[in-house]
Amino acid sequence: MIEVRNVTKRYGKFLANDNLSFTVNPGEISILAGPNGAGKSTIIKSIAGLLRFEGEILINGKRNKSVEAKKTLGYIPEFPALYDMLTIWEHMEFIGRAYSLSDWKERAEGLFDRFELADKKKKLGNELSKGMQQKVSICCGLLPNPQVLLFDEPLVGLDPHAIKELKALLVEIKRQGAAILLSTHMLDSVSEFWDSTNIMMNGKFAARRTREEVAGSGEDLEKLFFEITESVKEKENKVGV
Ligand SMILES: Nc1ncnc2c1ncn2[C@@H]1O[C@H](COP(=O)(O)OP(=O)(O)OP(=O)(O)O)[C@@H](O)[C@H]1O
Repeated sequence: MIEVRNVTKRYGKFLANDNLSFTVNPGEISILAGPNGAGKSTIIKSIAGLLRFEGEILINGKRNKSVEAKKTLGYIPEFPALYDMLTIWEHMEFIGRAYSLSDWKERAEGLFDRFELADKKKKLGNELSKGMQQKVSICCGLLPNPQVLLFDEPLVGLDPHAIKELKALLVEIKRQGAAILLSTHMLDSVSEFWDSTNIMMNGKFAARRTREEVAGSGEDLEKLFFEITESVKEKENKVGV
């Protein structure tokens, strides 16, 4: 479970996240949508424990920067950052040992098969294409089977097979009870499995919908995105922001 309470993040004087509060429950896939620069990566990085912020973030009831929280948290960043001197199989071994996983080899083999990386085990990260690096980054995040998962734009750059596998994996992980927060611009790609969506604008939430609300009103996520973002922009133009 992710609990974000009154989180504000400034870069210098610039307000990137403005008093955000929200929860992602076990078994929920929550989407963060919003235009470029809205503040999606910033809140994800804050939850991952990579930024200083005002407010409080709890992971399964523990402060997000505590070791207990970090043990249950998986973070797949927007841009893959692999270790230059490790092969991609050594990345799996490193994480397996760091998390003291007894079954890391079987899990890593399974993930590599699903993401078509099995014949690349001996390659170094910088010998791989951007999409392949993204797949390794996803495998790194998923290997410890975390109860809380943060995905920053995970679908960008993946080929159709990898997108299909990742979507299937997300649903499997959700069914196992994980809380998943995923930022994306590809709203049609998440339409089958999202549970809640927050639309961000200028560091704030401009709208929040659950799947039930959207189904009941006949709204569609993409249409809603344009309605919300265009109306906020219109208001800003009127007041000359
Ligand atoms: N390290 C930083 N220093 C200063 N400003 C930053 C920094 N990182 C992000 N920002 C600013 O904070 C705002 C929010 O950025 P963020 O990366 O969170 O947006 P985003 O919604 O993830 O955008 P995108 O959809 O383009 O990935 C932007 O205006 C960005 O320029």
